[in-house]
Amino acid sequence: MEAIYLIGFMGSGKTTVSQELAKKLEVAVYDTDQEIVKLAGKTINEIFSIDGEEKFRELESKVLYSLPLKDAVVSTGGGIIGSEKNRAFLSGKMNVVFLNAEFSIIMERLKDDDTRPLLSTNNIEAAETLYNSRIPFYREAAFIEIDTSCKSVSIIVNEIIQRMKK
Ligand SMILES: Nc1ncnc2c1ncn2[C@@H]1O[C@H](COP(=O)(O)OP(=O)(O)O)[C@@H](O)[C@H]1O
Ligand SMILES: O=C(O)C1=C[C@@H](OP(=O)(O)O)[C@@H](O)[C@H](O)C1
Repeated sequence: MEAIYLIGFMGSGKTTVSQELAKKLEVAVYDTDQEIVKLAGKTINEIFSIDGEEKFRELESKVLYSLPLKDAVVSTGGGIIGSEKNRAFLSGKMNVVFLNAEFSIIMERLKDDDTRPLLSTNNIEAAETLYNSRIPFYREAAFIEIDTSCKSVSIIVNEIIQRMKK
């Protein structure tokens, strides 16, 4: 099976859905953020604050291209579509799924989360601008788009499986 890539904004459910989807498909699951942490030996927050976002993006692309192309579900960081090279890598693939959730629902899901340096919940306007600026890029790279706003993880997993069969 070609690897399945989950893309979408922070809090759209990529990590959560990837784990259940991989279990159902009986394949491996990878999370680019977790692979970056392993590679760098630092947390995402530490990479951003010590090395800067540019270094983070270099590590992100390196990890993306290093992961298996088959029999895997890959949960990607929300900014992975920011680089043209990453978009080109993903756009050529059939199994790229854009998990889209309404901005207000994302902010509710992440209201107590401090692991995302780019999402300062005390600057909602900046976060929404970033969200809106990225939607076209997610759509450019994705083969399937699924709204995760008001659905359970299992419903989303089943919808991905059904949509990929078509
Ligand atoms: N379908 C869903 N419905 C409700 N909450 C969800 C759903 N998917 C994810 N969440 C919750 O939203 C938060 C962010 O989910 P996560 O999988 O980390 O998103 P991402 O990897 O896209 O940043 C977590 O607290 C998670 O439990
Ligand atoms: O949107 C982004 O630029 C980022 C999203 C994060 O991943 P999640 O989408 O899993 O939160 C993580 O890669 C980093 O904080 C940058």
